[in-house]
Amino acid sequence: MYVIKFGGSAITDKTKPLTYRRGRISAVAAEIMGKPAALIHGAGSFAHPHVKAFGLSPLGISLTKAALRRLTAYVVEELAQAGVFAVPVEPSDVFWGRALVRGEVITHAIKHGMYPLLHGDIVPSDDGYTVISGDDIAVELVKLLKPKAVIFLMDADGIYTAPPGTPGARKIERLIGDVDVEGTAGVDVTGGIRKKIEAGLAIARMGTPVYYCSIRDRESLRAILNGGEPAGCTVLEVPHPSGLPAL
Ligand SMILES: Nc1ncnc2c1ncn2[C@@H]1O[C@H](COP(=O)(O)OP(=O)(O)OP(=O)(O)O)[C@@H](O)[C@H]1O
Ligand SMILES: C=C(C)CCOP(=O)(O)O
Repeated sequence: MYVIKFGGSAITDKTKPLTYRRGRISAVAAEIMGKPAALIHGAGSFAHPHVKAFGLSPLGISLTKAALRRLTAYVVEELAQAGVFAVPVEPSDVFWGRALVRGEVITHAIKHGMYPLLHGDIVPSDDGYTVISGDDIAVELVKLLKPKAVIFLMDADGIYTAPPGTPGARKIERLIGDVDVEGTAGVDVTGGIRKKIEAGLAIARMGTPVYYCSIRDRESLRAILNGGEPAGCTVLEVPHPSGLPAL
């Protein structure tokens, strides 16, 4: 079992609202076909700009969720055309705040040979409604499914010391514990790369390997899904209390 997130930076252009990058998912779907996995897609330019503009007002919630449904439909259709049959699970139906409260909807889909597909969303909570990132959803899926690994597919091919492309930015091949970096691919209301590192740390502390890869790096995805080590990704390790790496 694997948990794979198609990041919003990978499947949308986060600098332009409502811009789906068709073809990104179909280029890697063959690697996923036949492997048990729970899938997540990021919200990208189908929700971050909406939340930024309208907040969690009734209008904002309605418009954001409508746009997310459109993105989910694109993802499900693209996966199906490539032979990966996903069943959308709307997080607002199975989460209360950060907590997954109806995990059986997800395990049911897996038992029936389908790929549950969740996404960053606006979900009910004690305070009314709250935004939950697909990165946080990955943490909850690890608790539920105890996967072999979690793979964050992004536009960038790993975690960099500064936004990729900026002078002096260097790719971190192995991330041991935390690192002080910030950044995003465009409009983002859930914390960008910082949130992704924090979610990864929470996952790695549960003993599950975490990989940050480019969605264009099919070979690395294949290596991970076949139990090997990817050549092109950032691997996150959490230091063991003994001082030695845990992985
Ligand atoms: N230090 C950094 N290391 C790696 N990527 C960075 C860094 N700073 C900025 N980025 C950008 O952030 C993107 C990933 O973060 P982002 O928050 O957009 O994640 P995502 O999961 O792809 O999107 P979403 O949150 O919409 O699902 C990368 O693809 C890259 O363009
Ligand atoms: C902006 C909303 C509603 C969800 C964000 O989810 P993410 O793109 O996975 O961080």
